Amino acid sequence: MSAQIIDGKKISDEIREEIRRETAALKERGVQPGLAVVLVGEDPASQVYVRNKAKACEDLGFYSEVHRLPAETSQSELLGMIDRLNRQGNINGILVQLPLPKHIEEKAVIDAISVEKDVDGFHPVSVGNLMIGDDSLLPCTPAGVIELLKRTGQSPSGKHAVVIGRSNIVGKPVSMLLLRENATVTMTHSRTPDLPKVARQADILVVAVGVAKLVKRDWVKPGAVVIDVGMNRLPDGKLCGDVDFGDAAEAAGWITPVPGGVGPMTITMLMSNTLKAAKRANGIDR
Ligand SMILES: Nc1nc2c(c(=O)[nH]1)N[C@@H](CN(C=O)c1ccc(C(=O)N[C@@H](CCC(=O)O)C(=O)O)cc1)CN2
Repeated sequence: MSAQIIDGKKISDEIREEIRRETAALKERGVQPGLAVVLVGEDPASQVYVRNKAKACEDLGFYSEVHRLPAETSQSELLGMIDRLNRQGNINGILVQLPLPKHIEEKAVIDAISVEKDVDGFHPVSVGNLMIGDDSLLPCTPAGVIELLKRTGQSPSGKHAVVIGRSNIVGKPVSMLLLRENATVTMTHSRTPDLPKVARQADILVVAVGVAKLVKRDWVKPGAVVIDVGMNRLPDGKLCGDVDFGDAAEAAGWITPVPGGVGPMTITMLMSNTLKAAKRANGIDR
């Protein structure tokens, strides 16, 4: 293997230390960031993520509330809870853990969260702000990808970035963020002809398609930065990304592992957004 590994856990720990320090200073001014996390149902992976979010809040000195609702909760009950949290003064960020049970319309729930408290960056106004370059709360995983690049000294500016995948949660927003960082961006998807050939043109290759080990060594330009946003559970229970790590690392200059790459950044960027929302709510600039 020739590639250098981008250690998402280490970078995430560094950012958390910065947030911890800033939170302590904020508390001396009487401001404590507050996050509400809402979980509907008993999805085992979601339960772990929600627990980790509450732990991160405790560790950084945030106030937090976790609302665990039964799977049968109706959409109007959930919207009622969001309405209460929107009006709650000690809550700066509201996160509804996804996926939601099938009988609840995800869009209606996201739309109901007040934009100022939209720490997931999924609200249509936050998405619009991202498009026009306004300073809104950014979606956590895409923001984490940009932080990983910057903090490893791999600035996107002037580079050709190829994004594989066009989801609303990762592919589209990460493309906009790379563009904002002055990369030339190519967005690709399942109907792109000769995907390996397009991927091979990338200085920065971001993969978020949900297909285990799709990207092989011959998809990667020698020396390129490969960012794997995929998280796939194999039949043996192990996690793997959308990139065949061992193979692609033979060609890449830098590469993120799964686990331990982009994943740890998601919750850290959520904490960063909550801190930012708390400062804004209290008229404190970053
Ligand atoms: N409202 C939201 N729901 C969901 C989001 C989100 O950003 N907002 N993202 C995912 C789940 N998620 C956070 O909620 C999340 C996923 C993965 C990780 C992570 O740290 N992954 C580790 C591996 C963890 C493991 O071993 O299972 C890694 O990749 O190293 C954190 C958060 C869907 N829902």
